[in-house]
Amino acid sequence: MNHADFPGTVAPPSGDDAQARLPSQLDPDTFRVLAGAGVSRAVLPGEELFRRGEAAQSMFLIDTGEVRLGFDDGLADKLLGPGQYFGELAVFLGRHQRFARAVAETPGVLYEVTQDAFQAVLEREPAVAARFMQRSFAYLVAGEHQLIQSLKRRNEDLLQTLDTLRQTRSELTVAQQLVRTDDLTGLANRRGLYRYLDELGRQPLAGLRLALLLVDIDHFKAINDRSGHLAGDSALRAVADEVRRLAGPLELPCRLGGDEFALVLRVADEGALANRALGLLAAVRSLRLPSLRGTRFSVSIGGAFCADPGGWSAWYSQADAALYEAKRLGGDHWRLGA
Ligand SMILES: Nc1nc2c(ncn2[C@@H]2O[C@H](COP(=O)(O)OP(=O)(O)OP(=O)(O)O)[C@@H](O)[C@H]2O)c(=O)[nH]1
Repeated sequence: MNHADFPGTVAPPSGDDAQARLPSQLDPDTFRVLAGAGVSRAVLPGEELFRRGEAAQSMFLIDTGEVRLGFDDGLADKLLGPGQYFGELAVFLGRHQRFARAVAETPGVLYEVTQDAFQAVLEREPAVAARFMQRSFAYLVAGEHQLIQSLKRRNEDLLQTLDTLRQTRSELTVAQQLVRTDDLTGLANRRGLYRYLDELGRQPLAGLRLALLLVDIDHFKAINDRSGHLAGDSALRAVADEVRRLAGPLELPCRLGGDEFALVLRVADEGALANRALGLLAAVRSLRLPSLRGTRFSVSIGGAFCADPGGWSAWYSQADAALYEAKRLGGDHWRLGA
């Protein structure tokens, strides 16, 4: 928008703004000369002087009363009073489209000055016309500058809001991850597991079978009692690392709680499942942790194939029964549930 057409129609000038330093009324001399070139017109409240988009042909000086300029593009209305003028681009540029709607707010008297009439002033009183043009152009520059500043500010505000939104979104993602992750090991926790199980149906199995391994550290209480809770934690982390290593891209390693881990796998058959379980038993068996002064420890594993209609609790109890069997054999064993 071009605000020169409506002096002072941008947001109220602030600080040392050039527009703010200009008096909002014309000096009496300029007013008298310009009014003398115009046609006097009495207006009533609500009377429309021009509307937005209309071809402009003249400018207006306000002798008495008030005129409201309304903009549709988010700018506040502007109320102009005696001694002020508006629509002057019409006399500088000739025909152009009005940028605002002008409506009389109160009864009053205006002077309407056409481009021809202004040309006559220019010839008759060049000093007055030049002063008026200078003032109007100063408004133009200051107004546009102010508009650019306020758009810049609005842009910055928008960028800041966007930034905050982005940050909130990433904080939310982090929070969601934290909620689904076990603090000690970084594996998924039960919530993460349930989320994974919810999404399982959407992932094709590509001819593989879904299976569950439940992994439990043997005599873990004794490890805690013998070497301390921190050493127990390091054993949990070491087993978690092995469980994580065993998991493929679409498989879920998780810690269910205490010293119990679960691994949802995709395998071709029973032989493949046995290989994975035996691999994990061997990996844990070969761990030597400084915090346990190099003493060995082991895990037991119960496995189950996840029958389609079963669901988590059915798979779990089948694998848990097999785990119980493996423990009964003295630990460091794996058993597949029937
Ligand atoms: N260090 C440590 N210990 C934990 C944590 N969570 C649970 N525990 C301990 O883990 C132990 C689990 O022991 P149990 O499940 O009873 O059995 P266990 O000693 O492993 O015996 P079996 O499973 O029969 O071989 C308990 O003593 C718990 O206090 C943890 O985050 N860190």
